[in-house]
Amino acid sequence: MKLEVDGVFFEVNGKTILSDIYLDLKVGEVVGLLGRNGSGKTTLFDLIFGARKADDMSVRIDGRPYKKPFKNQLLQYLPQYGYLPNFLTISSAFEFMGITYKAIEGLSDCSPKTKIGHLSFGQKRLVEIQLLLESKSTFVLLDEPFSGLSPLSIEIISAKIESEKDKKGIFITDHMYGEILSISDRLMVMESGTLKQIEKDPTALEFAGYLSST
Ligand SMILES: Nc1ncnc2c1ncn2[C@@H]1O[C@H](COP(=O)(O)OP(=O)(O)OP(=O)(O)O)[C@@H](O)[C@H]1O
Repeated sequence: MKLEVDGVFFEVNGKTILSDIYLDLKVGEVVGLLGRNGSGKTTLFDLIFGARKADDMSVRIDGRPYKKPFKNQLLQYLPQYGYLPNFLTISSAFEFMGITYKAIEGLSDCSPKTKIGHLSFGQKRLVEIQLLLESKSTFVLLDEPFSGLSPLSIEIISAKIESEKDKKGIFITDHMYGEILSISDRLMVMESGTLKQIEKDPTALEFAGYLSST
């Protein structure tokens, strides 16, 4: 299956934030997105998911247009600031997502009855990411999944992405660019409000203005 996004146009108070964007994402691949602070990565994720409304945009899956692909369990989104309500327990969060409970990796000292609101930021993130990767959704958007995670938790999540990607298409952004380079099959950079595909190496990132040249 293939998700395609194009014709994106989004402005705020007369200032163009995103324009001329084309993205395709196939099941079986991880596409990494890098870009400077404020370049528009979160805005693009919000628009694709439907959390914010674009001035213009087309989202298609296998050529069929979708206004709200999350409604058909085709698309899930990890927003930067999380999505699980604090009153849920870990086990009821599985129910909330329509999946059978199983232990969360990296969360050894919590029971299924522990409330989401009683977890640390990183622990909550571990639950939220693993739930999305276990979900039936074909496409997953991950906004800064590694932010706030310890090195061991980053290893757990990277391994999980690797093991789930044959069933999903994953679009991921994070400023831990070393991780993004190693888990992505393709790399995009957001620059001047548009997306460009670039080579997966630091020189290309310097050239794109994301890394400073040494
Ligand atoms: N509602 C809004 N009002 C004003 N400006 C906005 C609004 N939403 C987004 N912007 C602007 O859009 C630009 C893109 O923001 P966005 O959060 O998408 O960037 P980002 O690439 O995700 O940044 P970061 O890496 O820091 O998370 C920023 O310049 C931001 O100020």
